[in-house]
Amino acid sequence: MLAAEKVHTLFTAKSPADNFRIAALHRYHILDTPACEDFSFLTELAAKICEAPYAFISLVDAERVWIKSCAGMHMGELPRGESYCSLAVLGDAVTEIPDLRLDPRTAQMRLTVSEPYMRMYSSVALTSSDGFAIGTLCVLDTRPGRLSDDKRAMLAKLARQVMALIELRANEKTLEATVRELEMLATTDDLTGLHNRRSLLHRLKFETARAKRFRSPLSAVMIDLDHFKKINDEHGHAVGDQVLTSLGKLLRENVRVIDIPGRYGGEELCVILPSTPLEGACKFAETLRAKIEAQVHYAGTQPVHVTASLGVGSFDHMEIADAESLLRQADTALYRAKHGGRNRVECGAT
Ligand SMILES: Nc1nc2c(ncn2[C@@H]2O[C@H](COP(=O)(O)OP(=O)(O)OP(=O)(O)O)[C@@H](O)[C@H]2O)c(=O)[nH]1
Repeated sequence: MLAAEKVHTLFTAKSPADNFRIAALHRYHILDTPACEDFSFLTELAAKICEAPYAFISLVDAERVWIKSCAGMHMGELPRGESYCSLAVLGDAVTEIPDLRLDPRTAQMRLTVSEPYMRMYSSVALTSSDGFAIGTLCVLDTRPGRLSDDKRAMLAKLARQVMALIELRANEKTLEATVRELEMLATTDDLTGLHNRRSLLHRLKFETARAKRFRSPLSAVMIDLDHFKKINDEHGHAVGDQVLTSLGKLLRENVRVIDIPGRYGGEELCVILPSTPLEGACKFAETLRAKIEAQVHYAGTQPVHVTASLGVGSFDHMEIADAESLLRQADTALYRAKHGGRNRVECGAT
């Protein structure tokens, strides 16, 4: 017996089983995705093999039936109560309604009583890996009738291909998200949320090559906290870590999107400033120094003040050298700042 010949009441209220089914559908993240040739191909193939003028891949959501792909007509979505597929996901894997006018559940539906006056509906459920019917591959005709056993068997095979494609797309999405997450973990310093040393040096190489190619200036600011050992010794390593975390936040909030803030090592941070000449980089460094000095940290309720010494290295487009010498220049300037009394900015090679 075909599913349509059993009595299924039309969807009216949300049942717990239907909620599980909807949750399974949502796990595929396929709703409202753009049109895709692979799905269109399978839909057109279904129409051709079944010799039906219309075919749909439809996904039955909570309130609507969203059409992933259609052949023979254009349709975006239908209210759930107006869709034959709403019935199909409640029934057996295969649903066939030979004359939609004669079935009380479909006789008054929009597509039955108005253009294109559908008469025959035959579908195979798209079943998720955990056994829920998330939608259908269906064919429709304006003439009443039934599919032959051969055609119905082919429709079932195509439905399995559609489901395999849905699974594949979902797996690709998961994989992309995992790769993004891994990239983030591999390039980010845990404590400060800044680029880690490896990522910073990698980006510096890239920015140096770009500065040479486009003859644009490039600067780097080295930042070293003053007497940081004392903070660790007096207040404990956890407070020291907290200071570094707040400093990371301060840096992230005070650089432009194209700047690259990173943790060079220990309590030494670095910001690469693309397209920035020495003068601009020194102004930036001075602003940063003042903000670091103004930031208050706490060891319990006790306020802790921290200062930093900063060294600026820079190339202009006339004398672009390599990444290492830019950092060396910034490091030499930082050394001068430390020896000049700390909590200060020193700029350039001399
Ligand atoms: N809490 C914490 N401390 C760190 C971390 N990395 C480096 N340090 C500490 O930073 C301190 C750096 O000490 P020093 O190199 O003597 O420099 P300083 O005390 O800042 O003195 P000056 O740089 O000369 O002003 C050491 O005590 C390191 O243990 C970290 O991730 N967390």
